[in-house]
Amino acid sequence: MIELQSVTLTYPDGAGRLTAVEEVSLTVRPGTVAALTGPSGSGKSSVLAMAATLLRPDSGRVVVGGLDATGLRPAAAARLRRDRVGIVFQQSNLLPALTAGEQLRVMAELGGRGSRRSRAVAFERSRELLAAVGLDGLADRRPAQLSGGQRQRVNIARALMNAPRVLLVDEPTSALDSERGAAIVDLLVTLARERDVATLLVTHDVLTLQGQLTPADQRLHLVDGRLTAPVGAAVS
Ligand SMILES: Nc1ncnc2c1ncn2[C@@H]1O[C@H](COP(=O)(O)OP(=O)(O)OP(=O)(O)O)[C@@H](O)[C@H]1O
Repeated sequence: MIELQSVTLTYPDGAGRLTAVEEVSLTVRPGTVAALTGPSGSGKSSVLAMAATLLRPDSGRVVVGGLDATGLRPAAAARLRRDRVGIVFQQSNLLPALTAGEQLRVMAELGGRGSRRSRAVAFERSRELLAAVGLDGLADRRPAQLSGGQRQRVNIARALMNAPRVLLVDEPTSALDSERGAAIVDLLVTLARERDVATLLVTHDVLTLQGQLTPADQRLHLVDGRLTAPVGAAVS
């Protein structure tokens, strides 16, 4: 579960401060998706960065999997991200030299040198995850040998490698056409449910969400840093 409790975030702006996010509260429960929409500059990425503990709010609290992350020192926040949070960025930031399978296995080794046994477990898990995102048989491809949609699927599988409680996704469909974008949103909703992950999904594309969220999921809308009721908020 991820909770933002009345978080406010400001950035330096000339002599003053610009309020990018103002008293936003949200809760995403395990196995559900909260889709966060809003116009450009409304504060979506800032909300995600606070949820990821990459930015600290000026006020309010960020609780990740029951742990208050608000005041953590950088090293502790990095550990929390490694163990509990999966992040999918807007641009696919895969390493060009690594195969799809290796991109995932690198994540398992971030915590230190793995034993032969743990490497075997990571290998199995990478294969299972690549299959779960629809890339069965493509584990040995490098990013240049994959389509944009396939690269985004590798990103999602990689973010799930350490079995996070929380998945944070920034504009996963921006580089894709609407059909491929809708397939990625479908995949995220399915993975959230099957793996019991609390998923916060930022998108400016309301259309790709239609018909894909379930009654357990939420639609949230930001305007000028504040949450407002989205048009047609009820998911049915
Ligand atoms: N590092 C920064 N320094 C100063 N102002 C910033 C910084 N990052 C974002 N802002 C401002 O904070 C506000 C919210 O930005 P944010 O990137 O969170 O919006 P967004 O909804 O994600 O936008 P987009 O859809 O265009 O990515 C904007 O007014 C933006 O100009």
